[in-house]
Amino acid sequence: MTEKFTFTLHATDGMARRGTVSMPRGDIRTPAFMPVGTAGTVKAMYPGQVRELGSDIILGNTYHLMLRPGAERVAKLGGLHVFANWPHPILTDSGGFQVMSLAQLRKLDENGVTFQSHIDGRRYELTPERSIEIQGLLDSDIQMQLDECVALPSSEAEIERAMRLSLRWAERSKAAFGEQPGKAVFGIVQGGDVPRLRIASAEALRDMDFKGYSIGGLAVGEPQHVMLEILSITTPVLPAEKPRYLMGVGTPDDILESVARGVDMFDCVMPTRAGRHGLAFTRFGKVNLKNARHAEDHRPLDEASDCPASRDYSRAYLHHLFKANETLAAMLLTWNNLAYYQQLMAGIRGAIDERRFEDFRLATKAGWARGDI
Ligand SMILES: O=c1[nH]cnc2cc3nc(NCc4cccs4)[nH]c3cc12
Repeated sequence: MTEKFTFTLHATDGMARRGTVSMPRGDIRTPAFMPVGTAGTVKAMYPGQVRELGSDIILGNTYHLMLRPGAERVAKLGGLHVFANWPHPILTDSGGFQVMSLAQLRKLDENGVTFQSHIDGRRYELTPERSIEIQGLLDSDIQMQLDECVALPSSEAEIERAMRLSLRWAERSKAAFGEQPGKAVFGIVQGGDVPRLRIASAEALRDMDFKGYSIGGLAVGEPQHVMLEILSITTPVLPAEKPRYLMGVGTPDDILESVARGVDMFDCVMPTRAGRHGLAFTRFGKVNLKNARHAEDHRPLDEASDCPASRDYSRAYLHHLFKANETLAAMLLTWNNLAYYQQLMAGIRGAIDERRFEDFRLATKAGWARGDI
């Protein structure tokens, strides 16, 4: 076990990287997928299940936890790892992104954001300093700077304003974080879909010497090719010896293509949220289990999978559970989807280790295209 935060690169294959983030609470094998545990739970899953299917780290949302049960209360109860019975690494976001998408009556200025809770209307203020304080009260292992993410499309002037504000907030977040050897604060690259602004943001953050770097401002509705073009411009500017985390991404295809452009860490609500709505991710592509064509299909989702949810239940049964709105429906499909995502990540890591990532990428996409045999 280590008392420090370190990132070790084991292999590269093109721009794809195979590494390990080592922290006191455990190692994170990269490329890594982080299941989203918004309110301190990966919805419909037990923590042990999340771990068993290969997750080294989960994400907690600062916005939700600061509103309910409250950061000070989580601290009083021993921090998020004790509270949620997840003794492994946790990454938290700053809360800023969700204020802008969930809160009411929000106001953003140089100092931070003020807003009203969507739960009970109480007023809150998030500054770079308060966000880091909250993430510390949660005992988060990897913390995010407060930033401003602009929706795309936006004017270049608007994108530049938000990018430069985020750089000033990066300085304040890093100062507030101070020196915490076993933990890390990440800077977040902004700059929208404007290459010169992305490069300026990445260069400025590199010079601030963060332990890791998030790429923000993407997966906000832009076409995949725009996201990939921005990645191709941004990752080469970031220091090779530090981890790169692409926020909010993505589908299995997004992840494959982003690993190919130098990304190490991912988080996305896709596998869990889609699972609750009947959408299964498999090696053969996506399967919508609410569709009547599954009503008498006795096959499981994937008989070759080592995940019980994928192997031991028929599509007919899963279809029935969704039609009956049964609780088990969400549980089984969330389990299948997270298992598939972690199987994909393990496949990616193995392929990079063996310098055959490009073949793996093409074969995986062919499997999805072959469809639901
Ligand atoms: O620039 C960002 N800064 C801080 N958090 C983020 C989270 C993000 N999540 C997505 N996409 C996934 C989504 C989840 C819900 C709505 S979009 N894009 C994101 C961008 C940012």
